[in-house]
Amino acid sequence: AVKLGNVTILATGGTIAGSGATSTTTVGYTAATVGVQQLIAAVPELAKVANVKGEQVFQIASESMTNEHWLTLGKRVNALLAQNDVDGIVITHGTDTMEETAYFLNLVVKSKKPVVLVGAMRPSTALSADGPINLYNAVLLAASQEAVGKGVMVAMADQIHSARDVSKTNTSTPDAFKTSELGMIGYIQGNKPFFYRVSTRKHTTETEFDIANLQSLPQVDIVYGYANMNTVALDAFVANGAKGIIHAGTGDGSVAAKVKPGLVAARKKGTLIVRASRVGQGILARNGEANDDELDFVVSDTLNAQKARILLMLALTKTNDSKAIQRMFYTY
Ligand SMILES: NC(=O)C[C@H](N)C(=O)O
Repeated sequence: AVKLGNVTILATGGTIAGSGATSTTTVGYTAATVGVQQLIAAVPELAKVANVKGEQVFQIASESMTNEHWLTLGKRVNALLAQNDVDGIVITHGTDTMEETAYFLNLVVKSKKPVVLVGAMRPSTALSADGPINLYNAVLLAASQEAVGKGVMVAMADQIHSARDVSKTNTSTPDAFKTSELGMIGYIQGNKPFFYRVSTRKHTTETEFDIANLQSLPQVDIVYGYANMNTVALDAFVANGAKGIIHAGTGDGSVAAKVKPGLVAARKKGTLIVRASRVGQGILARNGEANDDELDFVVSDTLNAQKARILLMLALTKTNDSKAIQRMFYTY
């Protein structure tokens, strides 16, 4: 008989644990109502691919995820993976901020063992609920040798995505998760993972970040760019004590003439400024739409604004030096 791996499922809530009034309720349902033991019981097939244990870490919709939740989750993941009797971890999670939690863990997990985030676009009570098959795939992936050393992954709709590059790209369809241009890293088919590529960026055991002694993360906020942009949000975030601002600019991170003086003033006062883009694909060119060398701004490379926020928070736990932080944006 094949020896099965030991996988711990850390449940945090989301639609995968959601329930609706009827079997055709796919919007207007309640997230985070079903407990982890019930999620496991709904998929008896899990026992064929791993020895599964469940732990309820939170029970929330993922739009309410906070930095504090991330620190708690990251510490729990590291503690479990340090145990010899844990081979991999699956985190059930709401899909709205799944890409953020995945990228945070990709930067702070201190193990090569697989960590897989999974969710559902349809509540557990729906016709063709996607939660059970997604959970099954995530558990078999977390128990597999092939997944070791691949960094934190997202398993949705029979696809494997790397945490750094995946995004939720649809409000409601089951195929919402995509790694649009850089490409997903594999498939799960016929009870097996198949990998085709990996990211060249450093992750997990290769990063310089350590959350073991952190109780909080620095305040970093996102300012969204648009025509006729108002300066009020930026000014309010800075007045509120933001240590960093992600400017999710138009196009290649361009900054409206009206907004630029506020960013420059904030930087002079010590706030780190990262130029990112609202576009969703492509490299944010350094010294392109702004003279970053002269203004002492950082660029996000290919990270979207919500992921740039996570890297900047962790970077600020190590340094305030913009050059060192720019290096991190080209490394992770
Ligand atoms: N599909 C979902 O999981 C959406 C839900 N609002 C959540 O992120 O928790």
